[in-house]
Amino acid sequence: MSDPRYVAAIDQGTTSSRCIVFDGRGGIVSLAQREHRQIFPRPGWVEHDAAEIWSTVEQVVLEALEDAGLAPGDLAAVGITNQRETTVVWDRTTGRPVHNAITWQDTRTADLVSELAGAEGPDRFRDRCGLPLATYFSGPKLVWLLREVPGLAERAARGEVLFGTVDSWLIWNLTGGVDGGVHVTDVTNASRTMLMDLTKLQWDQDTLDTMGVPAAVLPEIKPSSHVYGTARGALAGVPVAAALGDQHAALFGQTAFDRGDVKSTYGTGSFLVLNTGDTLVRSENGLLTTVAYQLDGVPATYALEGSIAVTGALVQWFRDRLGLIHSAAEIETLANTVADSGGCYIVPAFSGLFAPHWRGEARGVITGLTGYVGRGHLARAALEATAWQTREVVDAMRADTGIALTGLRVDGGMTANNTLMQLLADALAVPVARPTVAETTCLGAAYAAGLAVGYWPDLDSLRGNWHKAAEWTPGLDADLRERRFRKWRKAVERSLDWMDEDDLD
Ligand SMILES: Nc1ncnc2c1ncn2[C@@H]1O[C@H](COP(=O)(O)OP(=O)(O)O)[C@@H](O)[C@H]1O
Ligand SMILES: O=P(O)(O)OC[C@H](O)CO
Repeated sequence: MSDPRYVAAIDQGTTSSRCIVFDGRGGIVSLAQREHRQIFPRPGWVEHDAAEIWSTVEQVVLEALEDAGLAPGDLAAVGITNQRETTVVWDRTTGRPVHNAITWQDTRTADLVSELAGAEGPDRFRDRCGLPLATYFSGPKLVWLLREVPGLAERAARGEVLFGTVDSWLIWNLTGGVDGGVHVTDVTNASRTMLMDLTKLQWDQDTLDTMGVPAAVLPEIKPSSHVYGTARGALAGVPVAAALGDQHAALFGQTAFDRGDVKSTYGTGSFLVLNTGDTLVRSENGLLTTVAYQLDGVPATYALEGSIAVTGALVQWFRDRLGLIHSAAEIETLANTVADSGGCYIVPAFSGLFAPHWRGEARGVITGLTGYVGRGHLARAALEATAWQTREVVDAMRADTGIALTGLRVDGGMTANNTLMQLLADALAVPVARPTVAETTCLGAAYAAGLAVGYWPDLDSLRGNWHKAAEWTPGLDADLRERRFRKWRKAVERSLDWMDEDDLD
């Protein structure tokens, strides 16, 4: 048989699962995608069915291979990338999840994180794990399950159930499930649990003890580019050779390998990640310290991240909850019926506010309403919300590192929206560039998998694959930009302190 000619990546995102097959130059050979359900059992709760997620992954893998007329033997490796923090606990004997997955957007752990913060406050664990206490992270979600699902804590202590973020769940299933599945995670996903020591890259026993998490449920932490095992089923025989959280994979796919490189991904939420090399930068301005990636056998590369909870999700809300548009793309047409937002600002604090505020009690507001404001203004305000939230994070990055942005590499589903890209360039006052392969998340996972098996020799062999497809240059008058940004910050003030004792029920 000839050498395998391709590498595959599976991207299990918040709204859909994708499988993409790439060639040696990072070009897309085939792509399959399937959406899965968003389950909203109560205000602030957002769940996924992990079994449905696995089933969509199995389907897209088959479809991607079939579309390209490929067999598993044509693949040198498969890499996994995933929505992060979303928490799955499953029975190791039956392979069935014990509860719906609690997603990263879910706010049910609000009281729990306050309890854990105690007198020391939300930065109690930050020195160890790089993160503030917030509903976002997976460790407290696991603690919630251990406390709330009857009998689970006892079963966990006996080692009968397994915890994992979506990478672990997929790798376990891909490598055989109940029949010898490998229970691992990678350093990037582990760095979002609050349970890992960022320096040692191992579970932190003190934190486990404080939170009441038995080590028996945890996966083994491995590098991001590493052969974890061999796939069974549709990918039989293919090395499972990478796992990275999707934002880390996007950084990798953008070939942002050097200290100071930055990318921003626009999907359900938006995530700006700055490569800080081998330096752990401790943020004083509301950013997260995280692992960028770790190649096999070498020390980790670190990053600073500004996580924004709601950007594309606001567009979905316009479509699915308000019915103001029929497709996500239609928000651009609607926004372009007007020249500006008519003084209206939308702060989409559906899950509280993430970076740089970390205010779990905030809730969404629409401000500046007058009788003049119509659907077009609301659509424009929704897109501007993404631009202004990015601006807040960029300002925080400059305050933390002294690095002033000179340009921004973007990717993700929302970057199809040219109006948004222009608003972004205007809000940041720097050029915004989109690469030819906008599927950088999958591409990054494919790169990491290919590197692990020697399909690509080194990072330098990947840099030449990045090509600019489009660029937007800033055009907004500086005074107008700053006036609008001040107004945005005033709108943010209006969203704070919303949840209080009157919401107890
Ligand atoms: N043309 C568009 N304009 C604005 N938002 C869009 C557009 N196309 C997709 N989106 C938004 O982008 C998100 C999907 O992007 P994707 O990168 O697939 O997200 P995820 O990885 O979070 O599932 C959805 O929230 C959707 O509302
Ligand atoms: O699946 P996405 O693209 O919405 O990304 C989700 C993030 O990983 C959450 O931290």
